[in-house]
Amino acid sequence: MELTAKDMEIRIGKKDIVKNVSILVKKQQFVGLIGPNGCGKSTLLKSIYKSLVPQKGMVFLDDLDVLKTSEKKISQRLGVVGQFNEMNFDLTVQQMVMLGRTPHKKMLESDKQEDFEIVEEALTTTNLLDYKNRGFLSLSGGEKQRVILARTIAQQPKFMILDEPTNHLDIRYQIEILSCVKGLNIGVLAALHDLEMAAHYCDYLYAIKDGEVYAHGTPEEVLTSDTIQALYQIKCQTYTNPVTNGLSFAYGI
Ligand SMILES: Nc1ncnc2c1ncn2[C@@H]1O[C@H](COP(=O)(O)OP(=O)(O)OP(=O)(O)O)[C@@H](O)[C@H]1O
Repeated sequence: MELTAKDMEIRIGKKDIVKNVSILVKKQQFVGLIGPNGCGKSTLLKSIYKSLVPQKGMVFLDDLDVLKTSEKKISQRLGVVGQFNEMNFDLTVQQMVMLGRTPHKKMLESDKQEDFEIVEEALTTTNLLDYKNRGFLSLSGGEKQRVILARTIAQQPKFMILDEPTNHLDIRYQIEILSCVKGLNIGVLAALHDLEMAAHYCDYLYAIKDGEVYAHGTPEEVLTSDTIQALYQIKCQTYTNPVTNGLSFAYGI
């Protein structure tokens, strides 16, 4: 699915948080949102996945007008991995991941064999099979993050939005999660802080500064020393990592 967010404007109180931002994610593209803390990435994502109503703007998933469509219909297509995933009641990991099947069920419909198979597969993909019967609340931050991803995978979305999905994760799981999301071969829009990960996994990037698109293009086009310096107010030199051959960065204040 293709995602188009056009002319998005979000004001909270008297502050303009997102100013006239347009984003396009083509079919099966992995698009990253980068930018400093507080620049408006989460706010923009929330307005795209309907957790926040924008003052202005349109959001389409292919021909579907997201802002005018019911939650249920949207969640049959769109999966979201948000930044904070705390909850107060304890479900097992399997029950949590089963919640991903809810948008595909009628009211009070029970779990079918197919649902259990899909959940099992999502647990396998996220390396969580051994945690199946553990209480969600007993898990570490990184394990919880993986459960939320498994729940989103079980939802079988055609498009995924992730807000800093690798928060809490050690390097191995950062790589595993991003590889796993990339391997789904669906359109993805993800806010990412790690620029090397963004360079490696993203097909296209939008750099946000003060609520506006400061630059957009391929990682090579966007992740230049000048842009990174302007975005984060730091010194930065880019280089090709001799081991990975990927884009790398040396930072300083
Ligand atoms: N409910 C709110 N009330 C007041 N200000 C808010 C609210 N939500 C967000 N903001 C402000 O909007 C700005 C953008 O926040 P947002 O969370 O979108 O940034 P971000 O780019 O995702 O940052 P981070 O990288 O730290 O997650 C911040 O200055 C934040 O304090």
